Amino acid sequence: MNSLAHRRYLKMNGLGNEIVVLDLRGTQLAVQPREARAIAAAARSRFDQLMVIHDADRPGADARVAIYNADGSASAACGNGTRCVAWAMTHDPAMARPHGETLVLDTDAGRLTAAAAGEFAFTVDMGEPRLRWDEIPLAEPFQDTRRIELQIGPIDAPILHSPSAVSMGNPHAIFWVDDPDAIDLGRIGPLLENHPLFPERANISLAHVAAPDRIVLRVWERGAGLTRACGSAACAALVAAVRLRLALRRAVVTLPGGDLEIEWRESDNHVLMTGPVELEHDGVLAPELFAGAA
Ligand SMILES: N[C@@H](CCC[C@H](N)C(=O)O)C(=O)O
Repeated sequence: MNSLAHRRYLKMNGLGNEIVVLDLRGTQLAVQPREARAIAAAARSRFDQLMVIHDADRPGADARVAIYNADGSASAACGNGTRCVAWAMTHDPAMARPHGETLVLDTDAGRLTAAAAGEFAFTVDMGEPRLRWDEIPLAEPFQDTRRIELQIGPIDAPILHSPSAVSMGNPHAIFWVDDPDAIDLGRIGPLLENHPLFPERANISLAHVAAPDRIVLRVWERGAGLTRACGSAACAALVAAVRLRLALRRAVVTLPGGDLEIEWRESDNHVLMTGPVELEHDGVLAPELFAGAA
């Protein structure tokens, strides 16, 4: 039998970004990409991201978190999922453990911290944005990632062009548009996600700066497709807008699923994301899920 069978999970969401939280602390288990795909394919445990909590392996951390997209690929960052993990580690009767007021979580993007901002809301310190072309990464050495050369559509009337590029530990391209709803992101998203300019693929955002303190955003997520919200994309969009002098360092980012408050703090260059979480149900992973996992 698959070693993940019968393990309990939480089905949560962060602004409609569908998240499954699995706690593997106290075991040596790790999730394989095919297992992540099998969990995502089941209606009850459907997810955009699977957040797996492991025992901390570095001093000072409460846990290590591994992140998988619905297609089984790994991501180093997931803002909405990190808030869900923070809720689970502080409120779920089986997952909560005693710890300080601030949770310390190690991810492949580095050390993050999360603190309660209400019973069902958390602020996550998402760390520093990475802005150099080879950190994002891009396939070409752009000196200025505030606007990179990329366009789709006819040369003289492109549908989208000149995105900003930012990494929040994961790669983001942000296209500036008048109306994010006017563009067929479901059709264009997969083409851009897999564009040769992004050697590790990219999360693709359409952003409109409605006011210096409000950005409207839609996101096609790498490895998950159209989602109702993406926390790291909201952080990346605010950083990109500030770099272009379009927004203030603190703004509300409105996604189809709702609002996130984002601040790019001047004092330490860190990006803070505050938003809600919701618990939908808990369940156990049925052994049948993994029968054909390939
Ligand atoms: N939903 C997430 C981002 C998840 C990872 C992304 N799809 C990637 O592969 O980089 C968020 O809230 O940040």
